[in-house]
Parts: sequence; C-alpha cells; structure tokens
Amino acid sequence: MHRKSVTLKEVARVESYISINNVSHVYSNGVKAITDINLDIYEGEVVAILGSNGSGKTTLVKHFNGLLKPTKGEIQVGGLNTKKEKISKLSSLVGYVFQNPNHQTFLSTVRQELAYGCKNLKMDEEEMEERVKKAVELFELHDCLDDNPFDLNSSQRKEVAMASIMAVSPKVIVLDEPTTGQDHKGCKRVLDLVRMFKAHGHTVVLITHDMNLIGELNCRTIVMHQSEKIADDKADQVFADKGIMELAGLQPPQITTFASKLSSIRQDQTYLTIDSVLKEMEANQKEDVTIGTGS
Ligand SMILES: Nc1ncnc2c1ncn2[C@@H]1O[C@H](COP(=O)(O)OP(=O)(O)OP(=O)(O)O)[C@@H](O)[C@H]1O
Repeated sequence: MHRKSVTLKEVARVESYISINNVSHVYSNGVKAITDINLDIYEGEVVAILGSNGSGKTTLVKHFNGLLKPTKGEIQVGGLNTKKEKISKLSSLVGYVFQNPNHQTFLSTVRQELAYGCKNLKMDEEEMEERVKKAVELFELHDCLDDNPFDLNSSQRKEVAMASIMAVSPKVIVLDEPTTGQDHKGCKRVLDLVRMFKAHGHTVVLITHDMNLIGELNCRTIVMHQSEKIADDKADQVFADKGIMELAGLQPPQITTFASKLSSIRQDQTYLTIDSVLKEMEANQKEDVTIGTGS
C-alpha cells in the first residue's frame, strides 16, 4: 500500500545540504531496498529516521556518504553529485558513526584513532593537532589517550568513535542506533551529544528505534516502510498519526500513550516526555486552585 508522505511545514529554511531526488536502490540480489525517495535535509537540522527492520533506513543513509550509489535518481551532498565523487571526499562532508564502534576502531591507541580521519584527509599536522585537541576536550578523553580503544568499555568506545568523527568535523553526522546497548546514563549522554553536535552547527541524522530519544528531541522524523518514505514531520505530529504508526509497526514513547489516557490534561496535543506531562498537570492544578479560590 502506498501512503502519501506527510509534508514538513517549515517556513524560513536555510539551503538544503543533502538533496535526494527520486532515488531508488536495488541490491545485486534484486532486493529493492529504497524506492523513489525524495528528501531534502537542511543545515543544522536534527533528523531521525524510523522504521521497522528491513524498511530501508540504513540503505538510505549509506547513500549520504557514497557508501552506496543510487541505482535510480541522484543525490547531491553539499552541491556534489554522489555518483561522481569518491567516498573519501564525501566522508569529509558526512561522518558515519556505526552502531557497533568495533566496526570503526582498529588502531592501538585512542590518540591514533582520533587522528585517523584527519590523516586520511591529508590535513596538515598543525590543523590535525588542533582538531584532535578540540575533540579530546569536548569528549573529555584526556585520561585515556594512550589506552587501547579495545580496553575501554563499549560506551567509552562509542564516544571515541564519535570523537574521531567530530575531529574530521563533517557538516553532517550520522549516528546509527546510538543508544543501542547503552545504559540509562549512556542514553542521556547520547541525547546531550546530539544537542552538542547541533550547537556546534552540525546536521545530525539519527537512525534509531529509540522512541524516547526522538521524543526528547521532538525533531524532524522520517518514517520508512517497505522501502518507501511514508512520513516526514515533527515527531509529535508523526506519533499522533495512528495510521502511519500502525502501518510502520511503531509504538510512540510509553509516556505518550499513557498521557493520551489521562483525563486531567489537555488532549489536543501529543506529550513526548514525562516533564511535559508533569508541567501540564501542574499548570492545571494551579488553574484549579485559582478557580477554587475565586481569585
Ligand atoms: N548488502 C545487501 N545486499 C542485499 N540486500 C540487502 C543488503 N543490505 C540490506 N539488504 C536488504 O535491503 C532491505 C533494507 O535493508 P536495510 O538494512 O536498509 O533496512 P533497515 O531499515 O536499516 O533495517 P534494520 O533496522 O534491520 O537495520 C532489507 O530487505 C535487507 O535485507
């Protein structure tokens, strides 16, 4: 079944950085993994990509840095046609942090790991040192610079992977399932990092099944289903669309479902976080007291 995409109603937008025009990708085994995707991603946005397993999320995102090339249609990244550019060039524009940090960790010290991307770009020594220093500071990695990344725990290894991408300072940072395998503290840290990347002017693309993370960010959310893009809107709008959620087999954050059953709060909006529910309850209580006292 084909559902029309929900259009994003954003008004004053900066220039599109990633422009995807009618793109499909068919793997050599005949699997059509993405179909007729049209999508513009803008500088400084945080964009979440949601969808059930096999819906095409990873395939779509691997086109952003040229790991995959469209079998139909075209993609421009920073004005460059990905079909004509080398992966090394595109990787300097779009950094990809894999779900499993072991897939991008292969040097014997954290220090070497942090410098790797810059070295690949043949950056001069001084600039490389400056970039690495900045990444070390942002991620507070001073104490483990001489450690072997494989001696760190998985959460720290993920931080090193993110820091080494940050050192390259690509315009776009793709985080593939950043909260998978993270404890509560790790998930909170990911949320802070996404906000930090945005604050530093990066565009962040998140592939995630973590509805709480998306709820906290209430960011632009794209839903993939059976290789097609079926929604593109702010998270609260997407979560409120029961048809889209059901079609894509998605559940909103538990707090959203819980809040929709509460008669004590307004039901004309979608609540994404516990904080937003508590705030609304408090506001209602204050209103009740005011009405009760007749003042
Ligand atoms: N290298 C490949 N060769 C052939 N088929 C592939 C390849 N990679 C993915 N596929 C198929 O393409 C479709 C989309 O896969 P993709 O990994 O993009 O989905 P996804 O939404 O990222 O899934 P997940 O949440 O499980 O990571 C699936 O049917 C998958 O089996």
